[in-house]
Amino acid sequence: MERMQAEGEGDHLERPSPLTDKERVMIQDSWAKVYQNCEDVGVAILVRLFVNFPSSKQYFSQFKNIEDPEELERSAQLRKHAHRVMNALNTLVESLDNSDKVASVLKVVGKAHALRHKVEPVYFKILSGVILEVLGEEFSEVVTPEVAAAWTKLLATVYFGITAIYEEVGWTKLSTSTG
Ligand code: HEM
Repeated sequence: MERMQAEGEGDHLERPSPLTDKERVMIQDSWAKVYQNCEDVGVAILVRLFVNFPSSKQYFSQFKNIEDPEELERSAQLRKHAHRVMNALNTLVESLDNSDKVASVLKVVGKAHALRHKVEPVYFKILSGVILEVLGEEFSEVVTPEVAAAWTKLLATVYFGITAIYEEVGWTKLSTSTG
């Protein structure tokens, strides 16, 4: 079975330090390149998530039993979710200097996934890792180690914000913190 907790240990949910101005600029500059290929990149990220972590498909009625990557890639439900993820990321990147806006996006996304879709929060962490991996591979000329570090920080902030919302709405199965 797939391993979901790459680090092995439970989560230590510390709020990452705020992004510096330099980190914000690095994220926004690199995102501009990524977002030009929004659709392809979004689909590549989600296909990789579902191929490498098949249990993450359980929440998607239309492709939970599909294994073939090419068939996954054609799924309308997958493509729609890819679009939504990329759009939300775009809003976050555009709003890095507006913490209220960032908080409100995370609240909407966190609530929908906790209450409506009942997605285990660990999948947000797994998705963050996949995003970093795909950006690093497909945009290696812009995603230097320094840029990757800035993205790591942003995605950790997103994950922290999402788990805070999960706690706020009373999510009890914080599956990563057992043991
Ligand atoms: C940054 C991460 C993510 C963002 C921004 C995001 C965004 C969205 C948005 C905007 C929607 C539609 C809103 C709604 O239903 O109220 C949605 C639906 C959904 N999301 Fe996510 N999502 C993310 C991660 C995930 C993850 C990790 C999973 C599960 C592995 C997931 C599973 C779902 C499911 C099952 C739906 C409903 C799909 C449907 O009805 O066709 N999402 N997501």
